[in-house]
Amino acid sequence: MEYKEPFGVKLDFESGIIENAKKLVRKLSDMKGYYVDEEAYEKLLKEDPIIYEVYAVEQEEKDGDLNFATTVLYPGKVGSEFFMTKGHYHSKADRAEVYFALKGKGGMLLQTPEGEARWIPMEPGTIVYVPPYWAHRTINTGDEPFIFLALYPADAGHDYGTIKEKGFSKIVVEENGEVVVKDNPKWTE
Ligand SMILES: O=P(O)(O)OC[C@H]1O[C@](O)(CO)[C@@H](O)[C@@H]1O
Ligand SMILES: [Fe+2]
Repeated sequence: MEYKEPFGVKLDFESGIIENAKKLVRKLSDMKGYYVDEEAYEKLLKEDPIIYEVYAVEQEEKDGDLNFATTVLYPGKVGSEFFMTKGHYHSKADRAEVYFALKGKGGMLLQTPEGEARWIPMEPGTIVYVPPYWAHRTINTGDEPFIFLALYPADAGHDYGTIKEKGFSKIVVEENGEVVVKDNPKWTE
């Protein structure tokens, strides 16, 4: 039997950076069609801000192994809609995931394939269990970077297609200084 080598890596709680991790950057231009207010999207595209960065430590896509990644999700809004991750189902849809909030303020929007949605607020110390089959997207509702760690099966994979096409049934916006979760006007079953 060939055993993999165990290892420890350092996560910097301030920056969210995991040493030697693979870095992925998502800018606004990578998220066309994701935000409801297209006019606000086009306007902000001139600056093309970084929406989030991911620091991932991933293994081969094998049953039984685990990946982990931090995400640094920046504060901001497109129109009234808070900056968010793309969101995805898992390619192997029955794979679960755990998120652990480290810094800042935000939450997770989850959704079943039938469009049943849940909003779970997150602050440092919040652990979120993402059950099998639920799509998940994180959202920064604060004014500093929202940083969290995710742990997920190495063979889970990312299915971005469905969310890219249809979005979530709910959106998270600021209304009169309040965080409001409301129906997505563009949602169709
Ligand atoms: O993959 P998305 O939807 O862009 O969101 C980024 C975060 O989600 C993960 O894909 C895990 O679910 C991580 O790689 C990262 O923490
Ligand atoms: Fe995931």
